Amino acid sequence: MRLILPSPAKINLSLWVKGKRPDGYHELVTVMHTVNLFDVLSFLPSDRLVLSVRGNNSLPLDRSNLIIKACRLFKEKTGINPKVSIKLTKRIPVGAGLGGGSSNAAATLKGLNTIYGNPLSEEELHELAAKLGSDVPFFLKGGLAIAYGRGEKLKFFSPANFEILLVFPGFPCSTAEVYQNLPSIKREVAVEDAERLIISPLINENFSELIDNMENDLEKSESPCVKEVLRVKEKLKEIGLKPLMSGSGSCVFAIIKGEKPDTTPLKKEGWWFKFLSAV
Ligand SMILES: C[C@@](CO)(OP(=O)(O)O)[C@H](O)COP(=O)(O)OP(=O)(O)OC[C@H]1O[C@@H](n2ccc(N)nc2=O)[C@H](O)[C@@H]1O
Ligand SMILES: Nc1ncnc2c1ncn2[C@@H]1O[C@H](COP(=O)(O)OP(=O)(O)O)[C@@H](O)[C@H]1O
Repeated sequence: MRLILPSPAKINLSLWVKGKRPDGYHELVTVMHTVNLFDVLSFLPSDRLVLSVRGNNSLPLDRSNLIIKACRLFKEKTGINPKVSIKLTKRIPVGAGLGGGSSNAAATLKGLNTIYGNPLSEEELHELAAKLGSDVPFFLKGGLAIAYGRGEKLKFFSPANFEILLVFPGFPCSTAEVYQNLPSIKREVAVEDAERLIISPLINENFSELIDNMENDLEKSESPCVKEVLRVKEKLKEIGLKPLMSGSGSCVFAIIKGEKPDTTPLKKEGWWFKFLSAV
């Protein structure tokens, strides 16, 4: 029997860095929302584990692919050797701060658990997801959440309604490199602050207040990639938007209030862009 699962992208409505942890990760508070830009994973029974990808010919198909990593973790935990052919239709730009790989990993854990009769509890799925990456646990449920710790601790809220313009400038940013080039930042931000500054205006659709409160400390990274992303931000400001880098980049997005802006300057730059909705 074939199982087909959507694998959504996310944006970070804000990301604050509290400091560097002994384990080398950064302590952070961030607000994430999934948007209607999806990869699709299909699972078919097979005599062995096979991964194929459409829509992107540069993704690794070996154990460095987060889908394969998820399969290996599932096998280690359950003893079940996944005999499935997984077809990934890739639409989410890679290395774009949209969590595409993390989303695929979460969809794979959910897909395998469904196929093999739910051997793993929600807690066990979360435990495996947290090993695959800091924002993989969020994608087990998606929607709207405040993530904290290194990003694996979550407080979920009812999904909100808003539109964004998302711009991918055509180059990826490495999450590790962006963090490695981050100056020392010690923001005093707690989950409660994220609720007051972001969740509350979002739920009440006070978009002007929301936009004024949004910030992403990773924009302070000395990474050459982020310097390029800041140029993209300036171009969006020129068309009257108040943009923000998503996660570790390279995508930039802006909340759209009312009428859509003129996107001609973006076309002239040759950038990929889409008007999307929160899901
Ligand atoms: C499952 C893994 C790790 O065991 O595979 P392998 O090691 O087998 O390849 C994956 O790579 C999973 O690696 P991980 O590095 O945790 O992925 P992410 O959570 O996405 O973070 C990427 C990098 O960004 C930085 N990072 C990320 C989150 C955070 N709160 N602080 C950080 O400093 C770290 O340098 C981290 O290494
Ligand atoms: N299934 C996958 N989809 C996307 N990226 C993947 C996948 N498996 C491994 N990767 C690797 O994960 C890294 C980050 O991917 P992605 O999640 O798209 O970026 P970001 O973390 O910026 O949102 C890339 O180096 C990519 O090669």
